[in-house]
Amino acid sequence: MATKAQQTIVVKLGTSVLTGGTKKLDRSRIVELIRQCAKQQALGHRIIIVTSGAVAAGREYLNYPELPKTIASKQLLASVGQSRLIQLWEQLFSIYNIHIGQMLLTRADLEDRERFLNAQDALKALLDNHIVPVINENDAVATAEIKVGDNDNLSALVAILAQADKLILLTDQAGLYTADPRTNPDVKLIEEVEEIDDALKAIAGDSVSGLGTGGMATKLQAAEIANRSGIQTIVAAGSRPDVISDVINDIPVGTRFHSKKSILESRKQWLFGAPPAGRLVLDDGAVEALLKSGRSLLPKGIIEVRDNFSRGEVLDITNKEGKSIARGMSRYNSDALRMIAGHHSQEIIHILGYEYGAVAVHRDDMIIKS
Ligand SMILES: Nc1ncnc2c1ncn2[C@@H]1O[C@H](COP(=O)(O)OP(=O)(O)O)[C@@H](O)[C@H]1O
Ligand SMILES: N[C@@H](CCC(=O)OP(=O)(O)O)C(=O)O
Repeated sequence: MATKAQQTIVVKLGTSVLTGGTKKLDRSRIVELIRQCAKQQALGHRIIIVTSGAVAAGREYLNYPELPKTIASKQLLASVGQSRLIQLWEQLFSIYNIHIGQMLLTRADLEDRERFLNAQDALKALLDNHIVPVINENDAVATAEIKVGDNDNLSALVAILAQADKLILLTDQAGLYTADPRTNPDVKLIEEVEEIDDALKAIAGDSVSGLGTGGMATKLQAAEIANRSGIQTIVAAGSRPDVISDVINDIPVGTRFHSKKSILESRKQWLFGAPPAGRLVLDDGAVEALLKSGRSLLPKGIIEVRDNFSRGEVLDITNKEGKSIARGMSRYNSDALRMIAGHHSQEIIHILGYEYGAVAVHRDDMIIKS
């Protein structure tokens, strides 16, 4: 397949990369990775950073010698460290005149459809304005029930949120080996993975450095989640020169986990996988805009809103005669849609007192029935 000219890429940097295996953040490594990101952004790619390192930054700042043992001490270090970490990203990105925007997420933010959409809108707003999102887990508030727990899994969820083309997991190893290279001298790098099966999971061990969380095991989980959504995942060494540009240009690097499904197929499965929560009936103009011009659905073209649903739920979209023509995810809840149906998008703010954008269902969140 030809390399896409403008890609959305999630780059996850593990503590192992950010510290170079030391007790401190390694500024020269971070600035080198930022240089690579800046270069790719200038070429038109959209870069999203998922950064670990808050705990490491807290340890460095407070001169805390021990690895944190209790959840409370980890949260303490993360909360002190996160502000140091984000300051560092801001300072170093400013060398390239690039602004950053911090997003701290938990699992609860990504599992709830409405909060997922809010996070997606924020992410999109940052990217549209050439601001690099710098994301970490909100460790200070994350309890067992709501936390993702490791940034490998978090980065896969962020890749889905961003509808990314690729997820790059940068770590202290060149990729996935046939066994942990720290404890086995005789290992081989696995360059291509077509299927993540139990045999593969058995060779991906935990982190032994004490710095990272989850080791290769969580990187495999991340690849599995991202692959299911049609997103290719690459595990590679953060220290490899020009690693980000090589991944973007499809030059073989580290371990590449191929996705069997295309992004379109996975979206189709999601939209058609469950019964719709409601129905929108459209006028002829809107039907034509969707079917012939490939447009998003504007509230103006909606003549009826059936059932009650929340923002983010999947709806059936029909013509006046009741024939189903598409499925799509609603940007507004049913009450709001009833109020703005038939109105111009500029009126949304006056009618509702707020707005989530001009469209009722975005083209990217819609599949036309064939
Ligand atoms: N099969 C394997 N191939 C490569 N690394 C492995 C494997 N199994 C376990 N690991 C461990 O995973 C570590 C990387 O994960 P981790 O320590 O969590 O780093 P990060 O901070 O980058 O997430 C490696 O240093 C290595 O010890
Ligand atoms: N959120 C934590 C990192 C958790 C984590 O998964 O670490 P890592 O395995 O180094 O990517 C922090 O900022 O310290």
